[in-house]
Amino acid sequence: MQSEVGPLHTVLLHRPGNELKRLTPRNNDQLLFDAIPWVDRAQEEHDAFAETLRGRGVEVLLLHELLAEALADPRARASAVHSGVDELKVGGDLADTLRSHLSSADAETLAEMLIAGMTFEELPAAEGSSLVRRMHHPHDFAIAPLPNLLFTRDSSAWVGDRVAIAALAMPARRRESALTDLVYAYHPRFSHCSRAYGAHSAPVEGGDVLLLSPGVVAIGVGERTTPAGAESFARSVFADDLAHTVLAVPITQQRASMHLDTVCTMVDRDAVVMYPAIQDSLTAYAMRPDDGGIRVTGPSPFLEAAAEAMDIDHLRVIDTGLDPVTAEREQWEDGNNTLAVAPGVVVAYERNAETNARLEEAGIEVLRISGSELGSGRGGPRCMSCPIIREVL
Ligand SMILES: NC(=O)NCCC[C@H](N)C(=O)O
Repeated sequence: MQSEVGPLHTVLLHRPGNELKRLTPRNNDQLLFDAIPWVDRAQEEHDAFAETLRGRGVEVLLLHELLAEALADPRARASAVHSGVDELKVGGDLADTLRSHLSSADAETLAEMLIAGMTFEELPAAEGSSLVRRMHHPHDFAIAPLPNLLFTRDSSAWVGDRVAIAALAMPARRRESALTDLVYAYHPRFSHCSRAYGAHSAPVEGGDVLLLSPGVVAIGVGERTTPAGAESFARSVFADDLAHTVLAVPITQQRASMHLDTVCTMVDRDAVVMYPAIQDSLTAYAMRPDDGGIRVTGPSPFLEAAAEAMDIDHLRVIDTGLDPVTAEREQWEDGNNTLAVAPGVVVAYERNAETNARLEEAGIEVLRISGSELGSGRGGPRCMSCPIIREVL
């Protein structure tokens, strides 16, 4: 994987399931959703997203299926059971019961429990008298659900032929990495893939990682990815000879711009769509390998630093020319979060009518999907997809 726009061959998605049914007005903030999605409709929207990709010749892998298949391996089961039980939360006795309950489940049920979570009232009946169980509300989670697994972009990212498992910053998402890690470690399909950058390093999230061109990676540094995360990521890709330049791009530490891909995505070999409000202020620190270490230059304007590293005259920004209010509304609804299936062909939420119209005026083909329910988790087509193989440009 060397770019954001090479013809997309294989992508990892997660069809949302029962984990979304766990969202309530009491927990949605903590679980990083802005509303309570209508689950059946969210699934229909996701199915249509997957069909749009298949219609363009993309092989769609579904995380739940891969996880259940990987769990056929006893080592994967052991690791899954370990990652699913938080002893500090449920206490030693209940942790033992929970582990044996998970261990006795078949692979499909285990995958479901790890993704959808488990409330105290769903625990095996034998633990009825435990203090932890008695003092928790029956609807509290003994295993927290993972509604953000929908956003497969964030827990892993491919650079070249290597996959980086992300260390996710938000507590509600930390367990996602363990499941993704397990799929790559034990699913036969990935038995030959090698790792770049481990999940135990400083936080980097896939939504912050943009492969601008072969050898050039941009990493957003903000609410999720830390400067230390960007630096270790750079060290790892330099060591593996996967990049010659990594641009660390400061982004505002707020929910509207939680990842770099919420404000900027690539739509063609040399073009991005970008939230107009940041276009002139976005900067980048350039990191390059230097005598076994890393040389840092900048900050300089992002578009200039990117063009220089990509060795092109300039990185085009599609001129959306939107008024500030429309631009802010459409940025919030992931108008800039497009997924390219080929150079100049992107998947986008239909609701961002103005941004999409400007993209088309600029010659970009826009494949529209509906996302009224999917979008309640605050992520668009790029966030909901982890490309695994793209053709080399
Ligand atoms: N790359 C992305 O921007 N992913 C969207 C993640 C949304 C999720 N609800 C989160 O807050 O982490």
